[in-house]
Amino acid sequence: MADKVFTYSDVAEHNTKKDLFLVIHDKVYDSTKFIDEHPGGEEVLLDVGGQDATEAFEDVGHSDEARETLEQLLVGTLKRQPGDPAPKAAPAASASASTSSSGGLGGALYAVVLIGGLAAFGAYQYLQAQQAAQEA
Ligand code: HEM
Repeated sequence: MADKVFTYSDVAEHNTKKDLFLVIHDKVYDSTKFIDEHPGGEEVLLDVGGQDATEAFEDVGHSDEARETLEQLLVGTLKRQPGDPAPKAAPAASASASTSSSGGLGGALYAVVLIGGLAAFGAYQYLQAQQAAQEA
């Protein structure tokens, strides 16, 4: 059972509360029995029912225990076909893209704060100098 091969359209048919498949890292999980037990609620599972839930699952940072539960739900593997949605969260590409973009944003924010601080310091120095000149 666990080595059955599903296409994306096979999986897409299982998108209801009574029959719910999820794709995570190109493995197919029958989450129907688990839906009522999910600590994160049924809504989030239904949202990604019959679809690739890799990104949603990984974004939450599920525990090892959650991953073990997942193994018990395994029913097969996904066979991607031309035209299927691309794998979500392809580890190398998206991970490096997101780190570099957040790194870039962090760097820009840092620069703005630094330049703002320098400008404020410069203005303060200028005012002090002017005040000193007036007093003299
Ligand atoms: C069949 C796949 C899934 C399994 C077996 C699973 C299992 C679990 C488990 C055991 C927890 C408790 C915390 C932990 O151990 O990490 C949890 C929490 C959670 N899960 Fe999932 N999960 C699955 C899919 C998803 C998906 C697709 C989402 C989509 C967003 C999701 C969202 C959450 C959230 C938000 C929590 C946190 C709940 C809280 O702490 O209040 N889960 N899940």
